[in-house]
Amino acid sequence: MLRLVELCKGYLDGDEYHSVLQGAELQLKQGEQLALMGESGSGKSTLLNLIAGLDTVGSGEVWLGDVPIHAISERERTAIRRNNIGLVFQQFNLLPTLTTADNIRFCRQLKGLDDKPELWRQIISALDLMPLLHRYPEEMSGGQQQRAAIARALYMEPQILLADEPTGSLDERNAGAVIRLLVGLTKKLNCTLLLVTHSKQVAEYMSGCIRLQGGQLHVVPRR
Ligand SMILES: Nc1ncnc2c1ncn2[C@@H]1O[C@H](COP(=O)(O)OP(=O)(O)OP(=O)(O)O)[C@@H](O)[C@H]1O
Repeated sequence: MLRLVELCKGYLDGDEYHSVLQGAELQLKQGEQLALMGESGSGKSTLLNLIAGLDTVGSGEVWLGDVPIHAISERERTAIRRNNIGLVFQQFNLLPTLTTADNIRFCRQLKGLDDKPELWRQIISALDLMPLLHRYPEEMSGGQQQRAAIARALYMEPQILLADEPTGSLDERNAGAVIRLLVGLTKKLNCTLLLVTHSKQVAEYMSGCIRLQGGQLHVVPRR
């Protein structure tokens, strides 16, 4: 469902071109769960941004199902993102004027889907968000906002969920619980999961692991 072909991307730093992705290749099946690891600055966020269509490729191809993300207009990319891609990024991007409950409903409503009480209850209870539903983002800690952002992404039932260190603001106990929920619910929803993490422990929960190194993706073999 996700296919990257010879993906390249770089940035101009003054007069100098700095290459980040240099022919990254990947194939992910629907429902597969992959951890993406790599040193700081190796290009993990850059890669997620290209898959989400938030940035344009230097060269190469990004296919989401039969949609060529690399070749469509910004407007089409926005529509694809709204309907098919769940995002949990390092900036949680919760809307400051909405309560947690409304923030979590927001992406599902934007997609035009009705509420799904059973899924709602499952997500809210697993992420322990019940006591926070009436609060605004500024009234919540980083970890609480992160849990709300995860709930919002799951509740829209995306085809693929892209998560950039989704447990970065959580303590170990919460992080374990959140990862188990992410893995469990994405499996249940047959949603593909690509999750950036620096933690080997977190990566173990996924069905596979790849490392971004030297601008290319390498499969990390299981022990
Ligand atoms: N908009 C930009 N303009 C110029 N350089 C950029 C831009 N975005 C990213 N870079 C550079 O590209 C490289 C890869 O950055 P990226 O954020 O993708 O790395 P990362 O692997 O996600 O790092 P981290 O683990 O620290 O979050 C870095 O050297 C970064 O400085």
